[in-house]
Amino acid sequence: MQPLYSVRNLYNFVTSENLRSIVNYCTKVKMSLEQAKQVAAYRAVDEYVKNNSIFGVGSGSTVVYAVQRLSERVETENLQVICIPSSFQAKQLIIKHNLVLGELDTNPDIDVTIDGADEVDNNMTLIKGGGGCLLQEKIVASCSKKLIVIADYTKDSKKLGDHYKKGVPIEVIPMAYVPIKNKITSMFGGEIKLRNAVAKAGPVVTDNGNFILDWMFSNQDLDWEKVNESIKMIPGVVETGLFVKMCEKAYFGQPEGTVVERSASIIN
Ligand SMILES: O=C(CO)[C@H](O)[C@H](O)COP(=O)(O)O
Repeated sequence: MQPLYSVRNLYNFVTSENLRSIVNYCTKVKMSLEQAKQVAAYRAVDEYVKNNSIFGVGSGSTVVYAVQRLSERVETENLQVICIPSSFQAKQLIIKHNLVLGELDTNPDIDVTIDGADEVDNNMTLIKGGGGCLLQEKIVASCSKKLIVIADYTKDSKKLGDHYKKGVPIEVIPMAYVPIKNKITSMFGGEIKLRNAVAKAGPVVTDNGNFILDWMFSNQDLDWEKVNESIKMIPGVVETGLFVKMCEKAYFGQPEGTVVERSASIIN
């Protein structure tokens, strides 16, 4: 008997007609995600970036739209803004758009940072670090009067783990990754994977020369502030991707082009 999902059956199913609809569907979803990222980013930059200010530039694909919008505004409104990068990627974006590149040595007090997130829960706790830049992102955010998140609708969750299934990224010193892994799972359960590189054999090495562990937690009702503190106490842990009580506002772009806002003041 032929198995139901044999290659031949699959081949018969994927006619050129329904292949076209599958491709069209995927393109539409991708476009609506990109549009959602863009509207959120544009709204945040328009509302928060002011003339003569210091601006923290987050990392990831949504931030690309924020930098794009800032460069349009710098050109049309002649804004004077110094940009502080939160990663190698952010630095390259600032340079590419001919914006003024600053650093924390000379500008340690940032007016506002706009950054992406992998997930935002009801209490405005964030998971960040899907792109591996969590350490510098947290440093830049911690030097900012305001941290504003820009994201598409898929990042908006009631509880951490509702949508984002890759877990909490944790940046660690390479020699300590195994003991850290064991300590976290024995304290809080779940499963931990060393993040592997895609176009290189072996692990991802961060902008700071460290490794990343992705912790797939099994309990969604943990006290994230305490979890963050406990994990940070483990020798060899450099930083976690849990951003607790740091974010003032989140903008979630919607598939039809509108933006949903959530503020920390409403929740806390
Ligand atoms: O924390 C990050 C990188 O370390 C990013 O901000 C986060 O992964 C969201 O990225 P994107 O905007 O591409 O969805």
